[in-house]
Amino acid sequence: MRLLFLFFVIYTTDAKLNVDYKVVESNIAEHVGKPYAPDWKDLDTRPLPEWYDKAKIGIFMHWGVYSVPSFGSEWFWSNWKSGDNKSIEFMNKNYPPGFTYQDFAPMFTAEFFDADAWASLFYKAGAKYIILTSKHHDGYTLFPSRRSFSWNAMEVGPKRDLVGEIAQAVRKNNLKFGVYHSLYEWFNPIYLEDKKNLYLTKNYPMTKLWPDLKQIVHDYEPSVIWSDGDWEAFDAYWNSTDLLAWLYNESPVKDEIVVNDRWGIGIPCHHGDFYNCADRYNPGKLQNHKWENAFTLDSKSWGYRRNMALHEILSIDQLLKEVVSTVSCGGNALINIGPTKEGTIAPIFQERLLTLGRWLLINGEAIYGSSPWIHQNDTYNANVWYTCTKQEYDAERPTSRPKPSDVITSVYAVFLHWPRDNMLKLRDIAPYLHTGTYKVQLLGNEGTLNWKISSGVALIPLPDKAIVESKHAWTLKFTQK
Ligand SMILES: C[C@@H]1O[C@@H](Oc2ccc([N+](=O)[O-])cc2)[C@@H](O)[C@H](O)[C@@H]1O
Repeated sequence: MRLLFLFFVIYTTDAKLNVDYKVVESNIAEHVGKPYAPDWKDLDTRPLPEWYDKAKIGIFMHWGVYSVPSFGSEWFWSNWKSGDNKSIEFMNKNYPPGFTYQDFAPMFTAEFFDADAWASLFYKAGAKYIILTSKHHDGYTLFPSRRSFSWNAMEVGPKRDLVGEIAQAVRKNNLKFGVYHSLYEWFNPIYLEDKKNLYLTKNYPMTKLWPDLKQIVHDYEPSVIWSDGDWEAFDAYWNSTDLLAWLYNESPVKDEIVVNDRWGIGIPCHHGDFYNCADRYNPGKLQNHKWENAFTLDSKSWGYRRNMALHEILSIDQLLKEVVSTVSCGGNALINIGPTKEGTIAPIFQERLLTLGRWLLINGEAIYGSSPWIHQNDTYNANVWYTCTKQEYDAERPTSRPKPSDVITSVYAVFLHWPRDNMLKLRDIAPYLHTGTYKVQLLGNEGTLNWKISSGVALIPLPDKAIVESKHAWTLKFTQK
């Protein structure tokens, strides 16, 4: 009761910055003790586990046998077999006749792989969750699948349980661990037979897919299942809703688990805890469902490419722009790197990630745990993206989810270009500043900044750039005095 009263007082005195758009109230209460039915209508009512929305930044890793040829992309095997000229030429030039994709597996040695060193890099990068390819479309598993004989990392290649080692190291650093998992396998004969039967038989999902995924869930208890490779068949073939109902109702990760939207034809962008929609999806507008922008630092490939060129790698400015615009519109940023077959992470990727991490040390309060504000991209200055923070809801009452009508404590404007005349011009914050009760701060620097309004645009003189702590992008914080 006292809390309610406090809420009321703050709400009435601090309502000016409040968002007022409609959301679907979560019906967590309704589902207490009642299992989810295996249909999308019911599965869609599950509230998003809160850790995921707060995390904002994840790191994605594409690692596997394709890291050996390390040519073209992680689609190398399929490209080669479907007649891609560059791949064929590459094989003819560099490998003896008769050399198969499987012959690459023993060369996936991972001799320099140190899970703790990777996890410490991810921690320093400011990521809060890590997604690893437990199995890509080639079917090779990075864990000892009991159904993938001599086509898993324990038996051929590293001779190690890569999923297990990374899961453990990541958790030691207090980061969440999740797995990417491809539903289909290009060349799995059991899958291909179902496909030939127009998916009227389900031998592959019954004998391979779900037993494998359940093994993963039991052995590693992932916080995310990032499903992929769904597009050749409907969810009715994959049995996606049964698996999800099991995950949500009974699995050892039922409270924590978060899944994406790639569960069959027509499902992406419509169902799932969060939506990936297309890869590198970044709509630039506020979305009404939690979403994630998955993108790669190497703009040409998710897996490692030995011949990548510097200009093909996202610059720090491009990286920050993706992160900031994504979070401003309610998304999470999932940043992909491809480790090498030796188990190293290319220094250029390390440099980008560590620069991001240093940026987040100063500007992180505008990102982690933030919410979208009323405005996203400033209508006067397109290099500016807004976020806000809201008063914490009552954690003692799990049904009191944060709502858009909650009290806003601060608004943040992240700007990606330093104005040449040291004068930042913003339109969308101006009506709020106008009331005269706002304090404006530049994150990383002491003191407050002045401002004035001219023709509806806020003019904020910035300090001399030489004394500014942040680099590459900067954040103004607006709080009521
Ligand atoms: C993360 C990526 O996911 C898939 O690629 C896709 C899947 C879906 C779309 N899509 O919906 O636009 C685009 C690329 C994979 O084929 C690819 O190798 C990588 O793992």
